[in-house]
Amino acid sequence: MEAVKLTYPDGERRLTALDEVSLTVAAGELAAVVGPSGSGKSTLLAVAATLLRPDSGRVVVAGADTAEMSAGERTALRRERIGIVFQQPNLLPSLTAVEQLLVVEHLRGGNVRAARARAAGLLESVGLDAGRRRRRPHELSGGERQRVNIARALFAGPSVLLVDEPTSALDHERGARIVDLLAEVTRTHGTATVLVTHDRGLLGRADRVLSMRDGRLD
Ligand SMILES: Nc1ncnc2c1ncn2[C@@H]1O[C@H](COP(=O)(O)OP(=O)(O)OP(=O)(O)O)[C@@H](O)[C@H]1O
Repeated sequence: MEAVKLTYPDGERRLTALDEVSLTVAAGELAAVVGPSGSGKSTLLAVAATLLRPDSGRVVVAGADTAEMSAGERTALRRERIGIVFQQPNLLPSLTAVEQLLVVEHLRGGNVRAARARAAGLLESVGLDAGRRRRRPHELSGGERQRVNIARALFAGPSVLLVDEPTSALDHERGARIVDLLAEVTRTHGTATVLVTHDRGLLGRADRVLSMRDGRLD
């Protein structure tokens, strides 16, 4: 993104959440963004995910300028090219780990039966063996749920992976392993990954660390 400005209504005035923010992340690069609460990190991810439109500036995803797209084109872009991992996994309670991924295929109008082996392989690669893949979310640990969440975000083969505080529900050791996994999938899947985190102890795994303060990034 380039010179992105985003404001929210704030009484009579407007609050500047992103102030001329520019950020380019290469394929296969893990960029971490740190900053205090309210500095604009979640807003940055929402703009990158095309969920919020900036007041000014450009957001380019996989070479395409999102400003010129219709709402339908942006939805398709999100489904095909952008993987999003939120803080809470938001898994569907009644579905097994494999089925969480197959829902993505169903929503894309793909062949769910043919996708089953790929879903299993992806879950294996993030550390869930055959037994764990048949479990429902409440039968999995917090770390395993976050692994399923990451596999689901990768399932459509996105160019961009956006990750918001993935370790906040985990202890330090499990959190560190999740960040290791994010670094690994960034390499193997070649995603341009942006990781927002409060935990400075995890930043050693990032290729680049950026600080956000009062809507500014440096
Ligand atoms: N929907 C909204 N309407 C109005 N103001 C908002 C809205 N969302 C966020 N803000 C404000 O924009 C600023 C940036 O918020 P943002 O949530 O992006 O920060 P953050 O760094 O992600 O914080 P946290 O770490 O607490 O999630 C804050 O001042 C916040 O109060």
